[in-house]
Amino acid sequence: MSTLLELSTVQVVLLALSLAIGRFVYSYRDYRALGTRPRPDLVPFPNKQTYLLGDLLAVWKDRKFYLGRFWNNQQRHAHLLRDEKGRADPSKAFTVTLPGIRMILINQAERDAFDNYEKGPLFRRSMQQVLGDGIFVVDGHQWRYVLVSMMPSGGGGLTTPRSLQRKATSKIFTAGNFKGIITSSIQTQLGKLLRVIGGHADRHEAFDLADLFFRFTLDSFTEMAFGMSTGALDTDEPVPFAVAFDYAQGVMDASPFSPITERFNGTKTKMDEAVRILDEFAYEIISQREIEGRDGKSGADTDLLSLYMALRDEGGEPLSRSALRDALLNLIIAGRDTTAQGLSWTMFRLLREPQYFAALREEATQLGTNVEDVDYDTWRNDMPTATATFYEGLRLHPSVPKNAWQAKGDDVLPNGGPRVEKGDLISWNDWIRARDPEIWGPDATAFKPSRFLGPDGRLGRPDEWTYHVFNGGRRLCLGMNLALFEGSAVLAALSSEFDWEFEAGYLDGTEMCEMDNTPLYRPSLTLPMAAPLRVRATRRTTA
Ligand code: HEM
Repeated sequence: MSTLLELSTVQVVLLALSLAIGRFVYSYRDYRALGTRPRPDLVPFPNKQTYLLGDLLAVWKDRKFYLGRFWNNQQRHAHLLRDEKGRADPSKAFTVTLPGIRMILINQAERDAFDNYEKGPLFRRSMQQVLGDGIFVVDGHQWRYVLVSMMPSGGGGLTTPRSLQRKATSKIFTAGNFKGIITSSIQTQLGKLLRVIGGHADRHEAFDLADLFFRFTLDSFTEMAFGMSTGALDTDEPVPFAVAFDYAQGVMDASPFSPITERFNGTKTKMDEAVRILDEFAYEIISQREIEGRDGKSGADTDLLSLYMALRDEGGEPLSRSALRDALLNLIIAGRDTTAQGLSWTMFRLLREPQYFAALREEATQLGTNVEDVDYDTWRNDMPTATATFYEGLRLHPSVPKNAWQAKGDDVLPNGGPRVEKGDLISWNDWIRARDPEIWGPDATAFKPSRFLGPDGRLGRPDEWTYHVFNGGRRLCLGMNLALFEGSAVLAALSSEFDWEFEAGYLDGTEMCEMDNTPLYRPSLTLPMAAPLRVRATRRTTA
């Protein structure tokens, strides 16, 4: 005591500071990232953690292989999640920390626990510049409002979000719209796609099928949304709208790093420019439509924009220009890449196992209609093989391979855990779940469309939590049927019109995912192939 009294003020301050630093340093001895709380009940993901940075550097280093490596690590270290008798312990889960963020990796999405989870401020912050207040980004009341506003009836009489979403799905993507706007856009653009591929076939030249699929879905979605395609299929040149979209998506996916990196690498300027191009495209069409509307020229129900423009809120007001822009860009971003990528992966699988083309061709010949003219009813009733094939491509290569939602409050996930604290992100990975034999059986990693067909050849799909490619529950994908219709129509048409092979040297020259022997994906919110899908098509002489 007397020694302490003899210390000068400076010495006391220094001592206090050293103790505080010591305490701080000691408190992060578990190598979690700065700004996260200790969680000894969770198992650090078998990564190399860095002091105060947690998993940041490891995640950055592995970003090219994030799906495969996660899968491999999870498999190799699954014993860490079991109890001493070797039984799975549901209260345990792997966890990853990045500065300010704790992620808990779960094997099952938000079933039964939806109300406590939302996209959250983190997701919103990184997406809002592009997606505005669109349905993809917002939560709670705003999400319900967006859903209600998407419903021509205004959602009257509906009380629970579950029923709102069902109702919204059935209103925006009505059978009437499927038979009108949606079918005609898909048929027009499918006809163009077949002509472009036919041109390559006639010139005996190889081409990038993945790029063509991006152009095709961009044109079909912009035509559906705005009544005007970007003309991407009419040229081999990059389309500014598509380039801007791709760029924005890449930046949004890297969002945990962007606050740091954008200061140094010019990302912010490029992102601002990308958003400017997207805005310009949307607002020009909206302005044009407003003028036409005033002149009495705009016909209702000719595209999704006209449907949105006809909506009125409770006060009788139409959607604002920015709400219109957000609604349509959200639909395009939700539907364009997801569908195109699903088609690329499915075609890759078919090209590698061409025996599956036979059943697709047989089904197409039974349709009794030109494959370009497949309509919604034909798809629903007569195309189980094409649909099962698309299901299977999407199962193994889900277009939204990983996802994360933020906890609004403390929680314990269903069936005994793990425990979640307010602000934690729960993160699941459908790419990994597709390869899990406990979910899909011993042949989980095999491409096998027949797993979705019953003995009578009828289509059957497990519940939305097992087949989770389109999410589930209240935030089930709104465009699921649209995507399945479009994808199945394309697979049927491409199979029946052409014979397919990889360009010579493609398989040997393409970097493959080390765990899966399929082409490497590019880090993104969705699942683009990292390299072009180089193929050759030959016109089929027999149907
Ligand atoms: C193969 C194609 C598709 C796949 C795999 C897919 C998958 C998904 C997934 C996983 C979600 C949940 C995303 C999240 O939690 O953030 C979602 C949401 C959504 N999807 Fe799709 N999607 C596809 C195509 C489409 C299409 C064609 C459209 C419409 C044009 C569409 C519209 C939406 C919308 C509006 C949401 C947000 C729903 C909400 O938050 O309430 N999707 N989709």
